[in-house]
Amino acid sequence: MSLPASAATALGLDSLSRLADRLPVPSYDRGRLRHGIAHLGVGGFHRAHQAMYLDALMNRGEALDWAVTGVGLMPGDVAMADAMAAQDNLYTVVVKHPDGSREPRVVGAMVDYLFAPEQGARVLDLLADASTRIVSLTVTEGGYHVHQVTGELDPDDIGLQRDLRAGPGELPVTAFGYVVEALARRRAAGTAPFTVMSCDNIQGNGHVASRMITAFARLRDPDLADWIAAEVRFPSSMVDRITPVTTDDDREDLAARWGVSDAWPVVCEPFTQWVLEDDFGPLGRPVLEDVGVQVVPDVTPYELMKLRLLNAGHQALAYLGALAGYTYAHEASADPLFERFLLGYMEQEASPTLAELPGVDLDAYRHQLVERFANPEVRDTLARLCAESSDRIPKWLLPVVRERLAAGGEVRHAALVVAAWSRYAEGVDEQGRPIDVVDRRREAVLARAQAQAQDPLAFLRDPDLFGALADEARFTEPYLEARRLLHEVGAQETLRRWVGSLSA
Ligand SMILES: NC(=O)c1ccc[n+]([C@@H]2O[C@H](COP(=O)([O-])OP(=O)(O)OC[C@H]3O[C@@H](n4cnc5c(N)ncnc54)[C@H](O)[C@@H]3O)[C@@H](O)[C@H]2O)c1
Ligand SMILES: O=P(O)(O)OC[C@@H](O)[C@@H](O)[C@H](O)[C@H](O)CO
Repeated sequence: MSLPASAATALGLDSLSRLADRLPVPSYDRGRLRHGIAHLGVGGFHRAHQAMYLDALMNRGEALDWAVTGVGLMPGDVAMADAMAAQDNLYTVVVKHPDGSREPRVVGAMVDYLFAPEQGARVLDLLADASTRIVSLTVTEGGYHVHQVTGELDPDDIGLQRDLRAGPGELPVTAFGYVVEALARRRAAGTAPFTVMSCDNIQGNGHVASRMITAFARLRDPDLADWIAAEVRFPSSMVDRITPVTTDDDREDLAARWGVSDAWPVVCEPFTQWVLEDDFGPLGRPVLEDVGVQVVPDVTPYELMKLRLLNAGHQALAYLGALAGYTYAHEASADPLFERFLLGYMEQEASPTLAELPGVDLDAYRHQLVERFANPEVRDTLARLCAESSDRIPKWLLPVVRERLAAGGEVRHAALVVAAWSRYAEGVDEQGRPIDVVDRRREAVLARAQAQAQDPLAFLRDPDLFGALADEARFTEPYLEARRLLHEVGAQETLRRWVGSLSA
């Protein structure tokens, strides 16, 4: 079937039975769903991952009282609010297989969506209500307000300062502001606390959420902080599914192939994994293991494996790939030079820092990652992977560098990755075209990248990002060599020489 987009059926409760002839739709009665989870930061990933697992449970007749209410905190989330309101919070997930086949499915696990900048009072009422048993988060790395150097709560964070100064009746602006105010109300009312479940790509995401939220609460009220520390559970999790930004092509493809008009479908790769720490509060959790979630006592080794291989691996592709003129992750991954470099980083530098995991074949995992990155259908952009590097490189790649240096190991791959970031941050590509550097520390990053013309180590001399790495000759030597080559011969040739010298 191929339809013009205008002939497609608008997604919504009224059209579900008609759409059922074309693609799987929820088999459960959505009228029976009951709110149980408030999710803050409903982007592509939550909808392709956590909500998809819950939908799978609901399709088995389970977890009907664990439906999600989405919450958008940022002004830009108004677009998601509008899209979800127009289609009864239903949306389509399209799994894209590397052979070009696609598996669409309508997901119905979200029952409501609240846009906090306009509906903040309702958000607080909901979070404070006993029906909210889990508050889950995908608010990006930046949403945890961690100071890059101290690793503690950033006391100068503007949003947090604003929430601390909020007068009676004023609504919070940050996720932490909402969570802590809601917990304060629950404590005052004698309502058991919800569990806070972080699903962001942060090492020890539950522990980080716990430390930061408790520290923020302490600035407000030390007794409340003590209560949170004692009563609230913060399970950590390793979450994995490559979910690119939805494009108009994705919307049109859905309309043309399946006749579904969806304002905001989500597309993703077939692979999905969720390893979750079994550390929930008195209000319980859905039986996620029934749909393939690995519920374990300690997720640390799984998280390290994923963040240091997959996410740092993405960084190894991103800047070099963008400088070499590629647009998509799969284009760079399909280039044999990039593949060798990626595998080299994973095998020689990241993997020696990882613990053995029973039942996990690291070599197979690495090769599977290369295959996943090379899926040509997913069309994940290098621009998505190049964004917010200040949050990503220090959290995923630099821990590998530090551990390798401490163990007397080589860090030449990682040095080239950081050199490529510093070259990318100069803001002009190899053809002289401007690069749009997306980073919440953009001004500082650009300034240091440009200062390298005078001081070749200027980029590394940002202690907030790199600590004392500029004083570590075993890192700076390959870094400077990589920078010189990137300028003299460009990314592709640098990579060719690097890969050659590494295997020589
Ligand atoms: N996309 C993926 O492949 C993927 C895979 C695994 C994990 N994740 C995790 O999920 C996060 C979100 O990814 P996504 O693809 O859904 O992104 P997205 O851009 O589609 O959505 C991000 C959501 O987070 C909100 N947000 C951003 N900064 C915030 C802040 N400071 N406070 C509160 N809300 C904030 C946005 O408003 C939006 O609702 C990632 O940062 C990562 O930690 C993503
Ligand atoms: O989403 P971020 O910013 O944490 O990281 C960018 C990508 O590396 C990431 O989204 C991966 O695609 C994802 O972690 C795969 O599970």
